Amino acid sequence: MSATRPGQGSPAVLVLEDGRSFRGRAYGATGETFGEAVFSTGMTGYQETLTDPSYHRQVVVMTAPHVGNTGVNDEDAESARIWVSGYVVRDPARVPSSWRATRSLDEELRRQGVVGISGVDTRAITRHLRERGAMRVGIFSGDRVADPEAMLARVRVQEPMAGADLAPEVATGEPYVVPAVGAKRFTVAALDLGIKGMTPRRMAERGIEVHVLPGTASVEEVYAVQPDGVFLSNGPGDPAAADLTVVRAVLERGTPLFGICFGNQLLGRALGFGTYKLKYGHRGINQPVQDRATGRVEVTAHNHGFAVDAPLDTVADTPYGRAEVSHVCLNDRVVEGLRLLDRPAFSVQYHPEAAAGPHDAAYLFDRFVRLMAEQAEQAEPAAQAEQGAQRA
Ligand SMILES: NC(=O)CC[C@H](N)C(=O)O
Repeated sequence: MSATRPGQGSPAVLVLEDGRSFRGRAYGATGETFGEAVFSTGMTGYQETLTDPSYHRQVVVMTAPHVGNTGVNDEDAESARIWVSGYVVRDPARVPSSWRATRSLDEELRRQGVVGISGVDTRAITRHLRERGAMRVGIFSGDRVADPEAMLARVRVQEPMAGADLAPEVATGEPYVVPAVGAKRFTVAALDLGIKGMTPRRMAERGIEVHVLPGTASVEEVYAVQPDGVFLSNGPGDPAAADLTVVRAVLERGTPLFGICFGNQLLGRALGFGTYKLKYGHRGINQPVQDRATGRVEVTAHNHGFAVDAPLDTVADTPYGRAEVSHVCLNDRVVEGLRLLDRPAFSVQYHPEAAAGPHDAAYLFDRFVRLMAEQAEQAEPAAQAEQGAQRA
Protein backbone atom coordinates (compact mmCIF):
# COMPACT_ATOMS: atom_id res chain seq x y z
CA MET A 1 0.00 0.00 0.00
CA SER A 2 1.15 3.52 -0.69
CA ALA A 3 2.21 5.71 2.22
CA THR A 4 0.07 8.60 1.03
CA ARG A 5 -3.24 8.08 -0.68
CA PRO A 6 -3.67 9.67 -4.12
CA GLY A 7 -4.94 13.20 -3.73
CA GLN A 8 -3.34 13.44 -0.29
CA GLY A 9 0.22 14.13 -1.49
CA SER A 10 2.35 17.13 -0.62
CA PRO A 11 1.55 20.53 -2.19
CA ALA A 12 2.39 20.81 -5.88
CA VAL A 13 2.27 23.63 -8.44
CA LEU A 14 1.78 23.54 -12.19
CA VAL A 15 3.36 26.56 -13.89
CA LEU A 16 2.62 27.42 -17.53
CA GLU A 17 5.15 29.38 -19.52
CA ASP A 18 2.82 32.37 -19.85
CA GLY A 19 2.79 32.72 -16.08
CA ARG A 20 -0.56 31.12 -15.25
CA SER A 21 -0.25 28.61 -12.43
CA PHE A 22 -2.43 26.04 -10.68
CA ARG A 23 -2.01 24.63 -7.18
CA GLY A 24 -2.72 21.01 -6.39
CA ARG A 25 -1.20 17.93 -4.76
CA ALA A 26 1.69 15.71 -5.76
CA TYR A 27 0.52 12.68 -7.72
CA GLY A 28 2.89 9.89 -8.72
CA ALA A 29 6.52 10.81 -8.07
CA THR A 30 7.40 13.95 -6.13
CA GLY A 31 9.94 16.35 -7.60
CA GLU A 32 9.94 18.50 -10.71
CA THR A 33 9.36 17.90 -14.38
CA PHE A 34 8.98 19.85 -17.61
CA GLY A 35 7.53 19.43 -21.07
CA GLU A 36 5.00 20.72 -23.52
CA ALA A 37 1.54 21.01 -21.93
CA VAL A 38 -1.06 19.17 -24.01
CA PHE A 39 -4.49 17.76 -23.23
CA SER A 40 -6.05 14.43 -24.08
CA THR A 41 -9.81 13.97 -24.28
CA GLY A 42 -9.79 10.16 -24.03
CA MET A 43 -12.19 8.95 -21.35
CA THR A 44 -10.44 5.57 -21.28
CA GLY A 45 -7.06 4.18 -22.28
CA TYR A 46 -4.78 6.14 -19.96
CA GLN A 47 -2.29 3.28 -19.75
CA GLU A 48 -1.88 3.29 -23.54
CA THR A 49 -1.52 7.09 -23.53
CA LEU A 50 1.15 7.06 -20.84
CA THR A 51 3.24 4.44 -22.64
CA ASP A 52 2.88 5.87 -26.19
CA PRO A 53 6.42 7.05 -27.12
CA SER A 54 4.89 9.94 -29.13
CA TYR A 55 4.21 11.64 -25.78
CA HIS A 56 7.93 11.89 -24.97
CA ARG A 57 8.62 15.37 -23.45
CA GLN A 58 4.94 16.17 -23.10
CA VAL A 59 3.01 16.82 -19.91
CA VAL A 60 -0.43 15.36 -20.50
CA VAL A 61 -3.53 16.94 -18.96
CA MET A 62 -6.47 14.52 -18.83
CA THR A 63 -9.83 16.17 -19.50
CA ALA A 64 -11.64 13.13 -18.06
CA PRO A 65 -12.16 14.17 -14.44
CA HIS A 66 -11.59 10.81 -12.80
CA VAL A 67 -8.42 8.92 -13.74
CA GLY A 68 -6.93 5.65 -12.52
CA ASN A 69 -10.17 3.75 -11.94
CA THR A 70 -8.96 0.56 -13.58
CA GLY A 71 -5.42 0.69 -12.23
CA VAL A 72 -2.52 -0.61 -14.33
CA ASN A 73 -2.25 -4.09 -15.83
CA ASP A 74 0.46 -6.14 -17.52
CA GLU A 75 -1.17 -6.19 -20.96
CA ASP A 76 -2.13 -2.70 -22.12
CA ALA A 77 1.24 -0.92 -22.22
CA GLU A 78 2.23 0.26 -25.71
CA SER A 79 5.95 0.18 -24.89
CA ALA A 80 8.24 -0.87 -22.05
CA ARG A 81 7.90 2.35 -20.07
CA ILE A 82 5.89 5.49 -19.44
CA TRP A 83 6.97 8.26 -21.82
CA VAL A 84 4.92 11.28 -20.78
CA SER A 85 7.16 13.65 -18.86
CA GLY A 86 4.39 14.67 -16.49
CA TYR A 87 0.77 13.81 -15.74
CA VAL A 88 -2.08 16.07 -14.71
CA VAL A 89 -5.35 14.75 -13.33
CA ARG A 90 -8.23 16.26 -11.47
CA ASP A 91 -9.45 13.44 -9.26
CA PRO A 92 -7.32 10.29 -9.01
CA ALA A 93 -9.03 7.01 -8.19
CA ARG A 94 -8.45 6.07 -4.57
CA VAL A 95 -9.15 2.38 -5.10
CA PRO A 96 -8.49 0.90 -8.55
CA SER A 97 -11.03 -1.69 -9.53
CA SER A 98 -10.46 -4.16 -12.37
CA TRP A 99 -9.83 -7.87 -12.42
CA ARG A 100 -6.89 -7.18 -14.75
CA ALA A 101 -5.18 -4.57 -12.53
CA THR A 102 -1.95 -5.57 -10.82
CA ARG A 103 -1.19 -2.16 -9.28
CA SER A 104 -2.57 1.36 -8.96
CA LEU A 105 -1.73 4.14 -11.39
CA ASP A 106 -0.31 6.25 -8.58
CA GLU A 107 2.08 3.42 -7.64
CA GLU A 108 3.09 2.91 -11.25
CA LEU A 109 3.85 6.60 -11.76
CA ARG A 110 5.99 6.57 -8.63
CA ARG A 111 7.72 3.32 -9.59
CA GLN A 112 8.71 4.90 -12.91
CA GLY A 113 9.58 8.28 -11.39
CA VAL A 114 6.91 10.20 -13.30
CA VAL A 115 6.01 13.45 -11.59
CA GLY A 116 2.32 14.36 -11.66
CA ILE A 117 -0.17 16.67 -10.06
CA SER A 118 -3.76 16.12 -8.99
CA GLY A 119 -6.53 18.25 -7.57
CA VAL A 120 -6.20 20.93 -10.24
CA ASP A 121 -9.00 22.28 -12.42
CA THR A 122 -8.16 20.37 -15.59
CA ARG A 123 -11.04 22.04 -17.46
CA ALA A 124 -9.57 25.47 -16.77
CA ILE A 125 -6.10 24.32 -17.89
CA THR A 126 -7.57 22.84 -21.07
CA ARG A 127 -9.53 25.97 -21.88
CA HIS A 128 -6.39 28.01 -21.32
CA LEU A 129 -4.39 25.79 -23.70
CA ARG A 130 -7.19 25.92 -26.28
CA GLU A 131 -7.18 29.71 -26.18
CA ARG A 132 -3.46 30.36 -25.92
CA GLY A 133 -2.10 27.22 -27.59
CA ALA A 134 0.18 24.43 -26.38
CA MET A 135 3.07 25.78 -24.35
CA ARG A 136 5.87 24.73 -22.03
CA VAL A 137 4.99 23.79 -18.48
CA GLY A 138 6.60 22.67 -15.25
CA ILE A 139 5.24 20.70 -12.31
CA PHE A 140 6.92 21.26 -8.95
CA SER A 141 6.29 19.36 -5.72
CA GLY A 142 8.04 18.50 -2.45
CA ASP A 143 11.24 20.48 -1.99
CA ARG A 144 11.07 21.73 -5.61
CA VAL A 145 8.26 24.17 -4.88
CA ALA A 146 9.91 27.58 -4.99
CA ASP A 147 8.82 31.17 -5.40
CA PRO A 148 6.69 31.75 -8.51
CA GLU A 149 9.27 33.77 -10.43
CA ALA A 150 11.96 31.14 -9.90
CA MET A 151 9.67 28.31 -11.08
CA LEU A 152 8.57 30.31 -14.12
CA ALA A 153 12.17 31.01 -15.03
CA ARG A 154 12.90 27.26 -14.93
CA VAL A 155 9.96 26.62 -17.31
CA ARG A 156 11.05 29.31 -19.73
CA VAL A 157 14.54 27.88 -20.28
CA GLN A 158 13.22 24.48 -21.44
CA GLU A 159 13.56 23.45 -25.08
CA PRO A 160 10.39 24.06 -27.09
CA MET A 161 8.73 21.25 -29.06
CA ALA A 162 9.13 23.07 -32.39
CA GLY A 163 12.39 21.95 -33.93
CA ALA A 164 12.89 19.00 -31.56
CA ASP A 165 14.35 15.82 -33.11
CA LEU A 166 13.07 13.24 -30.62
CA ALA A 167 12.51 9.99 -32.50
CA PRO A 168 16.10 8.78 -31.94
CA GLU A 169 15.56 9.19 -28.17
CA VAL A 170 12.68 6.72 -28.02
CA ALA A 171 13.30 4.20 -30.82
CA THR A 172 14.71 0.72 -30.43
CA GLY A 173 18.50 0.48 -30.69
CA GLU A 174 18.38 -3.05 -32.09
CA PRO A 175 16.22 -4.51 -34.84
CA TYR A 176 13.67 -7.17 -33.82
CA VAL A 177 11.10 -9.29 -35.61
CA VAL A 178 7.41 -9.65 -34.87
CA PRO A 179 6.46 -12.93 -36.57
CA ALA A 180 3.38 -13.28 -38.75
CA VAL A 181 0.38 -14.89 -37.10
CA GLY A 182 -0.41 -17.98 -39.20
CA ALA A 183 1.02 -18.30 -42.68
CA LYS A 184 3.47 -15.57 -43.62
CA ARG A 185 2.37 -13.60 -46.68
CA PHE A 186 4.61 -10.53 -46.65
CA THR A 187 7.71 -9.01 -45.08
CA VAL A 188 7.56 -5.42 -43.91
CA ALA A 189 10.41 -3.19 -42.74
CA ALA A 190 8.94 -0.93 -40.05
CA LEU A 191 10.98 2.14 -39.16
CA ASP A 192 10.67 2.68 -35.43
CA LEU A 193 10.37 6.42 -34.84
CA GLY A 194 8.50 5.76 -31.58
CA ILE A 195 6.35 2.81 -32.60
CA LYS A 196 3.46 1.62 -30.40
CA GLY A 197 3.36 -2.09 -29.58
CA MET A 198 -0.06 -2.61 -31.14
CA THR A 199 1.05 -1.52 -34.62
CA PRO A 200 3.26 -4.50 -35.54
CA ARG A 201 0.60 -6.76 -33.99
CA ARG A 202 -2.06 -5.35 -36.33
CA MET A 203 0.24 -6.17 -39.24
CA ALA A 204 1.28 -9.59 -37.90
CA GLU A 205 -2.34 -10.69 -37.58
CA ARG A 206 -2.66 -10.06 -41.34
CA GLY A 207 0.17 -12.45 -42.21
CA ILE A 208 2.95 -9.86 -42.19
CA GLU A 209 6.37 -10.61 -40.71
CA VAL A 210 7.41 -7.25 -39.30
CA HIS A 211 11.09 -6.31 -39.06
CA VAL A 212 11.15 -3.36 -36.68
CA LEU A 213 14.28 -1.33 -37.41
CA PRO A 214 15.77 1.67 -35.59
CA GLY A 215 14.40 4.90 -37.07
CA THR A 216 17.94 5.77 -38.08
CA ALA A 217 18.31 2.64 -40.28
CA SER A 218 19.95 3.26 -43.65
CA VAL A 219 18.40 2.52 -47.03
CA GLU A 220 20.67 -0.55 -47.26
CA GLU A 221 19.52 -1.82 -43.85
CA VAL A 222 15.88 -1.39 -44.86
CA TYR A 223 16.32 -3.29 -48.12
CA ALA A 224 18.48 -5.98 -46.48
CA VAL A 225 15.29 -7.52 -45.04
CA GLN A 226 13.90 -7.77 -48.60
CA PRO A 227 10.71 -5.97 -47.70
CA ASP A 228 7.48 -6.23 -49.66
CA GLY A 229 6.49 -3.00 -47.97
CA VAL A 230 7.94 -0.29 -45.75
CA PHE A 231 6.10 1.16 -42.75
CA LEU A 232 6.79 4.55 -41.10
CA SER A 233 5.66 4.69 -37.48
CA ASN A 234 4.30 7.36 -35.19
CA GLY A 235 6.77 9.23 -33.02
CA PRO A 236 7.53 12.30 -30.93
CA GLY A 237 8.98 15.64 -31.94
CA ASP A 238 8.90 17.96 -34.91
CA PRO A 239 8.80 16.22 -38.32
CA ALA A 240 10.75 19.14 -39.80
CA ALA A 241 13.79 17.92 -37.83
CA ALA A 242 13.67 14.36 -39.22
CA ASP A 243 15.83 12.86 -41.97
CA LEU A 244 13.95 11.91 -45.16
CA THR A 245 16.59 9.83 -46.98
CA VAL A 246 14.87 6.48 -46.48
CA VAL A 247 11.39 7.81 -47.30
CA ARG A 248 12.66 9.29 -50.56
CA ALA A 249 14.50 6.09 -51.49
CA VAL A 250 11.38 3.98 -50.86
CA LEU A 251 9.27 6.32 -53.01
CA GLU A 252 11.93 6.30 -55.71
CA ARG A 253 11.94 2.51 -55.87
CA GLY A 254 8.16 2.23 -55.73
CA THR A 255 8.08 -0.13 -52.74
CA PRO A 256 4.61 -0.08 -51.09
CA LEU A 257 4.71 2.46 -48.26
CA PHE A 258 2.35 3.06 -45.34
CA GLY A 259 2.84 5.72 -42.68
CA ILE A 260 1.05 6.58 -39.46
CA CYS A 261 1.08 9.97 -37.72
CA PHE A 262 4.76 11.01 -37.67
CA GLY A 263 5.03 8.71 -40.70
CA ASN A 264 2.29 10.72 -42.45
CA GLN A 265 4.20 13.91 -41.73
CA LEU A 266 7.42 12.42 -43.14
CA LEU A 267 5.65 11.26 -46.29
CA GLY A 268 4.13 14.74 -46.63
CA ARG A 269 7.52 16.40 -46.29
CA ALA A 270 9.15 13.99 -48.75
CA LEU A 271 6.43 14.95 -51.24
CA GLY A 272 7.38 18.60 -50.78
CA PHE A 273 4.51 19.69 -48.53
CA GLY A 274 5.23 21.66 -45.39
CA THR A 275 4.35 20.68 -41.84
CA TYR A 276 3.26 23.17 -39.20
CA LYS A 277 2.47 23.22 -35.51
CA LEU A 278 -1.22 23.13 -34.65
CA LYS A 279 -2.41 25.57 -31.99
CA TYR A 280 -3.15 22.83 -29.46
CA GLY A 281 -3.23 19.56 -31.43
CA HIS A 282 -5.55 16.56 -31.51
CA ARG A 283 -5.31 14.05 -28.68
CA GLY A 284 -8.05 11.65 -27.80
CA ILE A 285 -10.00 8.69 -29.08
CA ASN A 286 -13.12 10.33 -30.49
CA GLN A 287 -12.04 12.45 -33.46
CA PRO A 288 -14.26 12.34 -36.59
CA VAL A 289 -12.29 11.79 -39.79
CA GLN A 290 -13.76 11.52 -43.29
CA ASP A 291 -12.36 9.17 -45.92
CA ARG A 292 -12.86 11.42 -48.92
CA ALA A 293 -12.97 8.55 -51.43
CA THR A 294 -16.00 6.92 -49.82
CA GLY A 295 -17.47 9.77 -47.78
CA ARG A 296 -17.48 7.46 -44.78
CA VAL A 297 -16.79 9.03 -41.40
CA GLU A 298 -14.58 7.17 -38.93
CA VAL A 299 -14.27 7.87 -35.24
CA THR A 300 -10.55 7.69 -34.62
CA ALA A 301 -7.70 7.88 -32.12
CA HIS A 302 -5.40 10.92 -32.46
CA ASN A 303 -2.21 12.17 -30.93
CA HIS A 304 -0.61 14.89 -32.97
CA GLY A 305 0.59 18.41 -32.44
CA PHE A 306 1.87 18.98 -35.98
CA ALA A 307 0.05 18.57 -39.30
CA VAL A 308 0.73 18.45 -43.04
CA ASP A 309 0.05 21.53 -45.11
CA ALA A 310 -1.35 20.11 -48.35
CA PRO A 311 -4.08 21.46 -50.64
CA LEU A 312 -7.47 19.98 -49.71
CA ASP A 313 -9.23 20.33 -53.01
CA THR A 314 -6.67 19.88 -55.75
CA VAL A 315 -4.44 17.02 -56.80
CA ALA A 316 -0.85 18.12 -56.24
CA ASP A 317 2.11 17.43 -58.50
CA THR A 318 5.01 16.15 -56.45
CA PRO A 319 8.48 14.76 -57.27
CA TYR A 320 6.85 11.31 -56.98
CA GLY A 321 3.80 11.95 -59.13
CA ARG A 322 0.31 13.07 -58.22
CA ALA A 323 -0.78 13.15 -54.57
CA GLU A 324 -4.05 14.00 -52.85
CA VAL A 325 -5.43 14.49 -49.38
CA SER A 326 -7.32 11.27 -48.70
CA HIS A 327 -8.70 12.00 -45.21
CA VAL A 328 -9.73 15.14 -43.40
CA CYS A 329 -10.67 15.89 -39.78
CA LEU A 330 -14.26 17.07 -39.59
CA ASN A 331 -13.65 19.18 -36.47
CA ASP A 332 -11.17 21.56 -38.09
CA ARG A 333 -10.44 20.41 -41.68
CA VAL A 334 -6.87 19.41 -40.78
CA VAL A 335 -5.21 17.02 -43.27
CA GLU A 336 -5.53 13.49 -41.86
CA GLY A 337 -4.29 11.37 -44.76
CA LEU A 338 -2.30 11.39 -48.00
CA ARG A 339 -2.41 9.13 -51.03
CA LEU A 340 -0.18 8.97 -54.07
CA LEU A 341 -1.95 8.31 -57.34
CA ASP A 342 1.06 7.10 -59.32
CA ARG A 343 2.92 5.09 -56.67
CA PRO A 344 1.88 2.58 -54.00
CA ALA A 345 2.14 4.91 -50.99
CA PHE A 346 -0.33 6.32 -48.47
CA SER A 347 -0.44 7.50 -44.90
CA VAL A 348 -2.76 8.75 -42.18
CA GLN A 349 -2.26 11.29 -39.44
CA TYR A 350 -4.29 9.32 -36.92
CA HIS A 351 -4.05 5.86 -35.34
CA PRO A 352 -5.71 2.93 -37.14
CA GLU A 353 -4.07 0.58 -34.60
CA ALA A 354 -6.29 2.28 -32.00
CA ALA A 355 -4.88 1.16 -28.59
CA ALA A 356 -6.74 2.90 -27.10
CA GLY A 357 -9.64 3.85 -29.31
CA PRO A 358 -12.24 2.64 -31.78
CA HIS A 359 -11.31 0.19 -34.54
CA ASP A 360 -13.07 2.05 -37.37
CA ALA A 361 -9.83 2.61 -39.28
CA ALA A 362 -8.40 -0.93 -39.13
CA TYR A 363 -9.21 -1.27 -42.87
CA LEU A 364 -6.06 0.76 -43.57
CA PHE A 365 -3.89 -2.23 -42.63
CA ASP A 366 -5.88 -4.27 -45.16
CA ARG A 367 -5.25 -1.54 -47.72
CA PHE A 368 -1.50 -1.90 -47.08
CA VAL A 369 -1.78 -5.68 -47.57
CA ARG A 370 -3.66 -5.11 -50.85
CA LEU A 371 -0.99 -2.72 -52.10
CA MET A 372 1.69 -5.34 -51.41
CA ALA A 373 -0.41 -8.06 -53.07
CA GLU A 374 -0.96 -5.91 -56.17
CA GLN A 375 2.73 -5.10 -56.34
CA ALA A 376 3.62 -8.80 -56.07
CA GLU A 377 1.15 -9.63 -58.89
CA GLN A 378 2.68 -7.00 -61.13
CA ALA A 379 6.18 -8.21 -60.32
CA GLU A 380 5.36 -11.85 -61.09
CA PRO A 381 4.68 -11.67 -64.85
CA ALA A 382 7.76 -9.46 -65.20
CA ALA A 383 9.90 -11.99 -63.32
CA GLN A 384 8.48 -14.87 -65.39
CA ALA A 385 9.21 -12.99 -68.62
CA GLU A 386 12.75 -12.41 -67.43
CA GLN A 387 13.20 -16.10 -66.58
CA GLY A 388 11.77 -17.03 -70.00
CA ALA A 389 14.20 -14.69 -71.70
CA GLN A 390 17.11 -16.18 -69.78
CA ARG A 391 16.11 -19.74 -70.81
CA ALA A 392 15.74 -18.79 -74.49
N1 LIG B 1 1.78 10.38 -32.67
C1 LIG B 1 2.64 10.95 -33.50
O1 LIG B 1 3.24 10.29 -34.34
C2 LIG B 1 2.91 12.41 -33.33
C3 LIG B 1 3.68 13.04 -34.45
C4 LIG B 1 4.29 14.38 -34.10
N2 LIG B 1 5.26 14.25 -33.05
C5 LIG B 1 3.20 15.36 -33.70
O2 LIG B 1 3.12 15.74 -32.58
O3 LIG B 1 2.40 15.74 -34.51
